Amino acid sequence: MTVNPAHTPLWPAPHASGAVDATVHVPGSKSVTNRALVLAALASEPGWLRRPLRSRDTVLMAEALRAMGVEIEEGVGPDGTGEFWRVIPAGLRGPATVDVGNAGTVMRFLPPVATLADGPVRFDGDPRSYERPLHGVIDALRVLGARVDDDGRGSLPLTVQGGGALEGGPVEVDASSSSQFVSALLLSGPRFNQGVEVRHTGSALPSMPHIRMTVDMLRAVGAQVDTPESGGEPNVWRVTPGALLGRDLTIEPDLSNAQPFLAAALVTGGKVVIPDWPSRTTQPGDRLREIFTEMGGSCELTDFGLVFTGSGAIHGIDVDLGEVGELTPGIAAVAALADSPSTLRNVAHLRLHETDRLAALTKEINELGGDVTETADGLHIRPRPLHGGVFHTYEDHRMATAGAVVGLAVEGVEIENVATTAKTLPDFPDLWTGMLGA
Ligand SMILES: O=C(O)C1=C[C@@H](OP(=O)(O)O)[C@@H](O)[C@H](O)C1
Ligand SMILES: C=C(OP(=O)(O)O)C(=O)O
Repeated sequence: MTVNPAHTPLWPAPHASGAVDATVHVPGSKSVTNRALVLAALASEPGWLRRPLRSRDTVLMAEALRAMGVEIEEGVGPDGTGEFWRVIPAGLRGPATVDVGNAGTVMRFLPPVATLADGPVRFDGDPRSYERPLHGVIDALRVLGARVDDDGRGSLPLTVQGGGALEGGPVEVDASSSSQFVSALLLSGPRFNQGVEVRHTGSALPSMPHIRMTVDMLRAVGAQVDTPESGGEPNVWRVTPGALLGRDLTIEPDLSNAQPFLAAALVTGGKVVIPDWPSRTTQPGDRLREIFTEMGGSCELTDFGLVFTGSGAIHGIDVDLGEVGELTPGIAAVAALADSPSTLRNVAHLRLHETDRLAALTKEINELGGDVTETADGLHIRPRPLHGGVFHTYEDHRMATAGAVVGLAVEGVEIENVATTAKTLPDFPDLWTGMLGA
């Protein structure tokens, strides 16, 4: 958790003068877009992504696939259909170089893809990417027949010596530090000679909705996947080898990126409408309907989207966020403004996200006068009157949006490096001021 002086311009977080009342069109889901790109690249025919997220993480994914020989055309569809990416798969090539930035989805989903390239693929990224866990993917690929050259630490930078194919088969992985280890192996699994059988062996597996998203999206392109939920063994996922279909997929809005806007309705006692909120989804952000209702709001899911209304009251919450860890910063921000304490549990793995999110949230809220303590697996937040000051973001998009939520209720909050929101939501400052009618 270091502050990069190159990224310290301060953005005065707008203070809400009254209840917000806005409709916010939230761009596409990062997690869906990056899975869709990988699956389209591995398919045996071209596919389309409509309304993809265009942000640092997804552009890095697209660039990496292009570096391995996949053609990705970008354009704008007929009225109302928005931008599209057309993905034309090709035999995967090496040598290639991939910049993962600090995108968990790129650093974990692509090494298995690179085993199918016909030469070496070098992976590197931001300094923080060297600290994020990757050993589960590296060790598993070696067991499945790949050659991966790293510095022995089980992390980036590394080179996958693509051999044009991978044997695949059964493998054990401790994915307790990131569900993305499991998703990564499953996504490329249909293209391995024997498919893949992933057995999670560690303590609790976080972010299960993201694994369900992987399974759903694999099935939607024709893969056969057996899961614990479909009658298989607990903690075992099996993907049968086979060709993948090209799809025409419209990407859902990113419900985790909808979080700060919903929080704005909660914090100001206002109303925010998010068009196109899906009626059925694997995105963890869907849990916000329940969590933010318990914290004082109410919501209605209509054919148009989600209508979320704050009551003026903000209540604390005691909640297990293990399945939906990426929602923690936004919930912590609201909890710091609540009328009673909160306990956020089962998110120890957030210490290895974009930054150590538990330490960062504790430090930044406390520096504004808050009373947050880190527990072994989460945060305990006792609301206190807050004051203005600089909210550091540690190159973490969700720290920046969390700081903006606090700033709605507390005058004089300045967000350091709000541009870091470009990881998943480049339009954030404009969407935010637009919501406030500025
Ligand atoms: O697969 C995905 O798209 C994601 C899985 C989760 O990762 P972890 O299981 O590492 O928390 C989540 O936090 C991340 O934002 C996106
Ligand atoms: C943890 C996150 O991202 P990543 O995909 O880089 O793991 C996140 O977006 O909150």
